[in-house]
Amino acid sequence: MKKEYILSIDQGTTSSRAVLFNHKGEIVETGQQEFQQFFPKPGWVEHDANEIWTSVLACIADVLRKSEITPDQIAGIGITNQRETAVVWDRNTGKPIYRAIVWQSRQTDGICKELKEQGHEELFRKKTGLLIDAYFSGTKVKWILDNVEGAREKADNGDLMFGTIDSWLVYKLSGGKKHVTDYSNASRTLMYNIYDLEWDDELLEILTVPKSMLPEVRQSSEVYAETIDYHFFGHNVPIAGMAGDQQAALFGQACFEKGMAKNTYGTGCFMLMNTGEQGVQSDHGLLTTLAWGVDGKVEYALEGSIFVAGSAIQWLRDGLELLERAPESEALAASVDSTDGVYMVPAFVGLGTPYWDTDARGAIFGLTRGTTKAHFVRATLESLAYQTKDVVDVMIEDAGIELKTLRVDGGAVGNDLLIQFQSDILNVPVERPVIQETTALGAAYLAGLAVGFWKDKEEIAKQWQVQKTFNRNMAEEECEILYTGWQNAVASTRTFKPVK
Ligand SMILES: Nc1ncnc2c1ncn2[C@@H]1O[C@H](COP(=O)(O)OP(=O)(O)O)[C@@H](O)[C@H]1O
Ligand SMILES: O=P(O)(O)OC[C@H](O)CO
Repeated sequence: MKKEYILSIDQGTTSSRAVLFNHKGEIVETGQQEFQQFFPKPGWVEHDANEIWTSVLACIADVLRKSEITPDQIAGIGITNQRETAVVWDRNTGKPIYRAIVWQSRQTDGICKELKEQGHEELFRKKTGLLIDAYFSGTKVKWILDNVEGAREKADNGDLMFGTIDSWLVYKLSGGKKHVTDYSNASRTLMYNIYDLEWDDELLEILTVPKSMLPEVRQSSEVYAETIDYHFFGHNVPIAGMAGDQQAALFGQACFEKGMAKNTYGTGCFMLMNTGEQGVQSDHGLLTTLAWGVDGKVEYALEGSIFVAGSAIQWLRDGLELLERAPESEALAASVDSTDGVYMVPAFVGLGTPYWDTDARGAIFGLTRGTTKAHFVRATLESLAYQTKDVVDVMIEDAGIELKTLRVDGGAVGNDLLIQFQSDILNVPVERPVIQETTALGAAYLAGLAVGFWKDKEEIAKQWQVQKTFNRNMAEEECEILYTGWQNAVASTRTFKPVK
């Protein structure tokens, strides 16, 4: 049977997706399934790794059924995933010993404070390009080993395995045969030296994580394993691409040149700029991260991480019940000309780049008797754009590169009001591509390159097409006034200290 398709698995924070692409990089079919979010304590976020796995299988089955293709028409599978989320499972049974601790979860704040007090911050930064923060996997693994009964002993005996979601899925898809990850995911663990390209013994010792738990680190584009046939209706399909979702989106947006950047508006917002073969160190809380390893060469990116973006809209929907569906936010926000001075700072799990303030919590400012639901919703949408401006300003300074355009993607990017406001506030043309599933597309490209489905990056770059460009449509002075208000709101948010 002719191998006409690449299947991409995009395992996100709120849902899993499977997306089938053809040779033109067009979407042929998609399947999607949400799964349960656990919030066991304030600030904690967990997932059931088994439910993640079954949701992925359900999405694949859905895509195969709807597209009416057979698995032997799939040339390769690419996997992309919510990053940092940590799964620890038993080597003998293959079963997780605790729920997956999600990247957003703050349950290791205490461990991070201790590590900082012990003066380790600079060491971690120099070796991993990251900060000591509960966001990254390392302290999550330590927490599981310290808090799950019997875990430490099992780990010391070599009976436990750790993986980010990519590792977990390859392990499951390969029938427990492979324990691997790629450079981009390894670079988010706080345990991987991004310059020496190896797990770092010194950091592992500080985190008390045994090396035997860790996966083998491979390139982002190569054949790692084949699926076992009973998951794929009698076929073994090569798993040939793997990258963390934000790096995959950078690849899917064809940001292959130094200085090219994308911003993804999903649960959080993640802006990445390609810095080529050099890792750029930031003075303003940007992360230095591995973009990918392809053809034996690794490339780096600078990243600004915003923890709460689309999830603030979800909160309007589920927490406050102001909306029935997230896209309704656009019409509601457009029903007023402005927020009338209302600012919403969605610091629900602290603030990421550039503040890295773990204690900050969400706040709303400027309420008057005239404030309506529409102002509230608009202020929440605008907070995504303001947070992005906070990141862009420091990125331009640290990278020393002028941002010519910003390519955007992610679930919230269909919201024209948001993207127009983004361009207004940044004064940079914002480009929305035809294929907005760039995360899935990036993983498909990585897999397709490994199996010869696509020839090279040049062929891929030619497939990228803009659907709409947004240019500034607001007076400069007004933008400055609005942004100053935002900065004041963030400063006030950070001075509020709850009684513990
Ligand atoms: N039209 C919209 N306007 C604003 N936010 C939206 C819109 N559509 C979806 N969202 C938000 O986008 C997020 C989903 O994006 P997605 O990229 O699927 O997230 P993830 O990959 O993190 O699971 C949700 O948090 C949702 O609230
Ligand atoms: O699930 P997403 O798309 O919000 O991405 C989560 C990020 O990978 C966290 O670093």
